[in-house]
Amino acid sequence: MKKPIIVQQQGTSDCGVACLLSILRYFGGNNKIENLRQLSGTTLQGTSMLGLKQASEKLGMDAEAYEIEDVDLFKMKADLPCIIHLLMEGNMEHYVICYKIPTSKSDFYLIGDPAFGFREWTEEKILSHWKSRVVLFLRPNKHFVYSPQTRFSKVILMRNLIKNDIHLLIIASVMGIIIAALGMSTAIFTQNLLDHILPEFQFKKLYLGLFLFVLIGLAKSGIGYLRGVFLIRQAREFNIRIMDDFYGKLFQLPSDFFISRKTGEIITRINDTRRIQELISYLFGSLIIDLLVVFTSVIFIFYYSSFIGFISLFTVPLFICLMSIFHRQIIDSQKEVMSSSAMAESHFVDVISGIHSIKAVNKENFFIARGKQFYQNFQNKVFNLGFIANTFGLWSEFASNIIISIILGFCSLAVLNNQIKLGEMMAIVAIGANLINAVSRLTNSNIRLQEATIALERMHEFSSNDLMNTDGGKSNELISSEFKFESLKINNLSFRFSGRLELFSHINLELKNGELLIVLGEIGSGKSILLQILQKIYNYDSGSILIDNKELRQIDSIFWRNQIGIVGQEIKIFSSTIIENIILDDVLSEHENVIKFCEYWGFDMFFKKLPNSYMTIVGENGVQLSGGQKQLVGLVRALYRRPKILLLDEPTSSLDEKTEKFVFDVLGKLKSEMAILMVTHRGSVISNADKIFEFKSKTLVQMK
Ligand SMILES: Nc1ncnc2c1ncn2[C@@H]1O[C@H](COP(=O)(O)OP(=O)(O)OP(=O)(O)O)[C@@H](O)[C@H]1O
Repeated sequence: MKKPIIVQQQGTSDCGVACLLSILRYFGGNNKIENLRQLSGTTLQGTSMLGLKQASEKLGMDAEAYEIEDVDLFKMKADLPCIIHLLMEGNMEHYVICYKIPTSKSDFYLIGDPAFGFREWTEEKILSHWKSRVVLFLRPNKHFVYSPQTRFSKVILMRNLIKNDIHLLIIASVMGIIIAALGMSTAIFTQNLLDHILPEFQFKKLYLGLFLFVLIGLAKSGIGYLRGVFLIRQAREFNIRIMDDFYGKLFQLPSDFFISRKTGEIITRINDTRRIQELISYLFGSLIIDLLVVFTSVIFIFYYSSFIGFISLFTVPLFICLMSIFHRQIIDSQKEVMSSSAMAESHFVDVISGIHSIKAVNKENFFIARGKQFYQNFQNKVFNLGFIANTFGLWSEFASNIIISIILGFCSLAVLNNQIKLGEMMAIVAIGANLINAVSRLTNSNIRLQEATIALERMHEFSSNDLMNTDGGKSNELISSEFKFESLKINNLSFRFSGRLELFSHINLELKNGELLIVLGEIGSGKSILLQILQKIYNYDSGSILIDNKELRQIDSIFWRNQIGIVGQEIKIFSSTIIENIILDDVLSEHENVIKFCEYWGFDMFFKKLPNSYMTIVGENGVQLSGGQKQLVGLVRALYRRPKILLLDEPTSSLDEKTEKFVFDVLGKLKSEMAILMVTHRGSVISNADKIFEFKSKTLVQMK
């Protein structure tokens, strides 16, 4: 058997794709979590087995999904590794990889769990969770792409992240080393004081020693202060730089990244930058100092007594042993805290943004209770972690006390036997205590490293350029100034969300410049998705969309989005003025143009009524605007850009009849310079259309 691999999941909905990536790597391939999410149609709720199967097939693997009836037969015939679908506590769906099947009664299943790493499970344990008995067998076929893993890519990423700060970090580290070396001075001075200066009444040496001691103390404090300044400066510069980079990249991610992620998870990623910075400060700060303290302490203790030196060396394996006992529990518990905190955060964001709907039906109590559940769950996990950490702390304390007592005991015997002096004993005990503390901190650093590795892993995904702008578009054959839109043709277009059944198939339509085309259809028939495909939010499976005979896939996304105007079902209003909400910018020189535009087309009468006219600040999500006013802002936002193609999704659903008529009058006048594609339920508006299509049985039928 090759070496089993398990990739850690990055969020609660990633377990399926993390399993898939692990298997890809196991067979010698590679990919990225974000790509796999797209290929498998992973949503906020996770991935379906069908989605995993379809993604595996696209990646050059033969994928067979079964529902196992006879577990003994599965044990005999299973083609490993395979992905199995579990139901965990609280009916949470989860995917794991089965790498090994037990060969005897006392043997275990080897399970690769993307949430917790490798586990050995008994048959009873696995069957208690494997309720669906669904399994996915995967084997690479001739289309499988073998690609070596770039093992050092994270190191390279880390190097790139810190390369601008390296001088600050080196200075801080050197200062740390000096501080650690000077730290030994207290023990050495005490030893000399007790063994030589005081018994021999050497007043001169006493004054000189005290003077040097004060001087060293001052130097230590001064260097410590400067080192602190260097480290906080590095932290500020690093955080600003990494945040700039990260925030910029976040905006370049494809839209479906945001559709398939919980807000809490995205915010957690923003917080990851802080974790990485803390790791860097730790690596160049405490870690180097602790290593040096261990090294110099051992040398000093050996200098005084090699026997006690050997005893103190025993600290290292003892703490490693202790840590290895608690390590897994602490890491697991930490992950549970992180995931429950993300869940609670997502819940609060969700509930607060929907507070009006909750109040409207007096359901506050239900949501308060649910919020409490999430928060209690989070706090329970924090408690568990605290409990484990506390128990670990207790054992560490015991271990430290035992070692220091042993050192003290042997030192006392050595003093009684005249092998060492009293001052030397004091020095050994003081240095020994420092050594124990440093070893304890070093063994703990593993946990910190683990946490930062996950953060680095996530950032690594972000920093890969091939994710960026995967909304599509390669060459930009259409040049903006020359682009005179003539027609949009949809030929035999089919679409399905990965892991779902086909939403529509073989649809055809043609929209020409100067036309208003209306698409009707039942709820959920795919009208909005069709508009989103035209915006290049989703890629289509088969068929073609031709813009003046050029395939939409081949048209650069940024160029394309400059040509289209969109009014979605929900209009996002930002907490700013009406004008800024129209231009989505703060260019002052544009203000006059917007006002002129609104006056010319008659929108002026709606915005003039607001308390501060166009400069009215509309509050978060436009709370100070009515639904109809928000729709008008959305419409002006789209029209002001003078698009060549206007895509409207129920644009008049919140408007009264009079305003709706006004809007259609404006569209009627603007139509000569653009093409309009509108999806709607409202039969009242179809008289304005040049062409009408309707979704029927997953296809489009032309009605006019
Ligand atoms: N990101 C997604 N992942 C999976 N399925 C989705 C996703 N977004 C939408 N769907 C599904 O696609 C189908 C079509 O959705 P769409 O929004 O296009 O419907 P619609 O025709 O515009 O309906 P309505 O008239 O209610 O607006 C729905 O069944 C919906 O559940």
